[in-house]
Amino acid sequence: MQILSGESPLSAPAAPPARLPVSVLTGFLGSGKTTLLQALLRNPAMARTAIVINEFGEVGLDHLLVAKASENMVLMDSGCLCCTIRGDLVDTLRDLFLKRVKGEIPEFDRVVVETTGLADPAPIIHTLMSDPLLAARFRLDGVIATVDAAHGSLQLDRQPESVKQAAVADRIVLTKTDVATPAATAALMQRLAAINPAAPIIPAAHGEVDPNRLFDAGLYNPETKSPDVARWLREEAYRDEQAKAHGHHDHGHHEHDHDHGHDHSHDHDHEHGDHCGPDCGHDHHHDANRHDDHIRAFCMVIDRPIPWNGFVDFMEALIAQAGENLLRVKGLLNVQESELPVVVHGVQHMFHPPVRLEEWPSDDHRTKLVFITRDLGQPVIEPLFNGLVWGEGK
Ligand SMILES: Nc1nc2c(ncn2[C@@H]2O[C@H](COP(=O)(O)OP(=O)(O)OP(=O)(O)O)[C@@H](O)[C@H]2O)c(=O)[nH]1
Repeated sequence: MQILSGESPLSAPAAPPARLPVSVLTGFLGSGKTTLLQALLRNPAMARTAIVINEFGEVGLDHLLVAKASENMVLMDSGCLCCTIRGDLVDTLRDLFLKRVKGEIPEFDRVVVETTGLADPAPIIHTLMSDPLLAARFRLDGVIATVDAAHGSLQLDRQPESVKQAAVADRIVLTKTDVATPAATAALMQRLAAINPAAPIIPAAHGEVDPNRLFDAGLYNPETKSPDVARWLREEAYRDEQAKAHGHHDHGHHEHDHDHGHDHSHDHDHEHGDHCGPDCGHDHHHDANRHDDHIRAFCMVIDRPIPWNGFVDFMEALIAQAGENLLRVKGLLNVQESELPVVVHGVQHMFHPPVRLEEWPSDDHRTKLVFITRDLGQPVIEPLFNGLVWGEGK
């Protein structure tokens, strides 16, 4: 983990919020990304937005629609954005930035990158985080995923990409609610909340959504220009979802890092269809191959300040062992070396540089780490944390 190691949170300045926000718009094939984008671009609040799309798939249609809506559009001219042309994304964003500086295109203060329906959003996030020039000029604002209210359930059943898109999202737009039954919409919302407890789920018909509900999903509140950790981390959503999965019994076991041996989070490493315990939290009335059963979303709360180097060791070990399955990690850390809190944020193998905040967001000074993972539960992660951070079990 090249980014976290060697960086002490004591020397890391708070990241300036001045960089241009980039939102990644993802969602399964035909789930309504273009329709959403079209509707958004009709909104005057979106006038200063550059759109990056690619020509993969429904080429002419996407091109035509976006070209009509935005002058400062850059069309990617080859292949799939995520897998084969990340370099193009770097070039495209650099080019956009340069043209903006030179006055060759209208000023813009936001970028939306639309992915193809089968795309994995993680490589795009990586591109934004890892290219030094891009990282200096752009920042990830958030991932917006469209999920089709009418067909989303089937897609989640059958398409692991659609589960991953929903799992890594900061905002989920439930599209086509005009054609889905209220019962199907409600069931899908429940299912999405279990996959990704912290992402607000916004129902929409024909892409009509208030842009304020989709953008500015990052750490910085654009109005106050200061970090808004509670809004960004939403750790309480994970705990609510965990409580729900346990039949509303709050054992308090996620509150204490010392509470091992008391495992209620039930890491289902078995194939689905194996015998679960009576209180396993699984919904047993579903298709046997649901991909979302591989997704875990949980929060660890740690009472005492943690040694920064121990935390780095832990994250490095976790990434080395299972980085691909760490879909999203966010944390507010109380580290021994600093009175001030440190924010960390990672997607799979990549971590943002840690950010030291100038003050605690509330009186609660406990460390909070939220995880969205695939086939990697709290019973695996917690002992690794305790071993590498506290030296337990050595
Ligand atoms: N009734 C209804 N139809 C919708 C809605 N959103 C999208 N559609 C229709 O669904 C189809 C696919 O929508 P698109 O916006 O092209 O979806 P997309 O995700 O961009 O599709 P790809 O780029 O092919 O992955 C189109 O025929 C849209 O008109 C909606 O809210 N309600």
